[in-house]
Amino acid sequence: MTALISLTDVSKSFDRRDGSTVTAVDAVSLEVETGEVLAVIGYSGAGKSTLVRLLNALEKPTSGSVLVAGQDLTRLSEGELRAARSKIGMIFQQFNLFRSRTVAGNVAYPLKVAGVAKAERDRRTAELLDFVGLLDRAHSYPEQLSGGQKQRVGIARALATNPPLLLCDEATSALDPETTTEVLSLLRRVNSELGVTIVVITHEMDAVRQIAERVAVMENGRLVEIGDVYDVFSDPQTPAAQRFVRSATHDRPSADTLVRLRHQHPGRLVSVRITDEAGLQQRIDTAFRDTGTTAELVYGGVSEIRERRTGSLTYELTGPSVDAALDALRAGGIHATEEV
Ligand SMILES: Nc1ncnc2c1ncn2[C@@H]1O[C@H](COP(=O)(O)OP(=O)(O)OP(=O)(O)O)[C@@H](O)[C@H]1O
Repeated sequence: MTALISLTDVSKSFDRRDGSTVTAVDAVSLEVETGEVLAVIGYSGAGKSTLVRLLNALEKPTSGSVLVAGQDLTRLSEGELRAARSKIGMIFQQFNLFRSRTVAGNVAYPLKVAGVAKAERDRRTAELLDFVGLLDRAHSYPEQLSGGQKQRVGIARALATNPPLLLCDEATSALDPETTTEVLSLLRRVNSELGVTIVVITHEMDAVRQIAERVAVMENGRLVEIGDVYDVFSDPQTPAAQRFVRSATHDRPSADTLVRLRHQHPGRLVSVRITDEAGLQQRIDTAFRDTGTTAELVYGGVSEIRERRTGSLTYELTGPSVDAALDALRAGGIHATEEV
């Protein structure tokens, strides 16, 4: 695979009105392979939107280089930039459709700007509307559509000029969970059937889980962790990623929940990481049984990421040899953390 996007040591600072400087993106290096779906996550203010604006050349980096499809966006003239931007599709949280144009008019707009002849425009528009399942709404206006339909129009419009790259900035954040799933499954088709590389900016863990292969975690402008979605979500390495994953997955007790659990359960509280290893539950049970430890399940959650099991179970452990039980778990490669 070759890299469609290559960021090298990219920083972007803004001068604030009070004279201070904020580094919205701080020394980020990142490659996105052709054909992959990468999610960029992080709390509000982490620098995600600025990163996207650097990718479509709406912002120029303070330093570093931004290569998209082999072109260094930082070195292009205004005219060349316009051409480069037409090869990058973009969809937004608020859809950004033209209210005064019909669905077909919205989708055809980028083709019109690109100077495509009317007959070809009509053909391509119909093809795109068919792809997103809205051919029958071609003559409707955006205000007559649901949120999910509007985003499908947004996707059709973003794909009109056949861009190899689609950037999605919080594209499902304004949608309900069911509609989010619909839009994400359409984006998955955009990736798998049309071969479009997708970068998704989101603060929604579920969106990442449903669509991305890799995930990058941003904090304070820095890219603090990047890896396979399963690896990062099931075993985040950095404190920033751990915080984010914990707050989004709810399978480990929060500080408040722990206070309550402790009140109800005087034994030692231990959280065991659940992975998709075969026979895991049996090995956990054996470690408890062999050491005469009583294990009461008091909290937890198990779900799937990319069709692999992941989660955490919190037990109250009592008995004379709880330490031996923990040793036995850990000796078997099972990740067990005492909740303190
Ligand atoms: N044009 C600008 N001028 C000044 N500061 C900016 C500008 N754009 C972004 N910032 C600052 O840069 C930091 C990162 O902002 P950014 O919008 O990229 O974060 P984000 O992760 O996308 O957050 P959100 O999800 O809230 O949009 C913030 O501190 C923000 O205030």
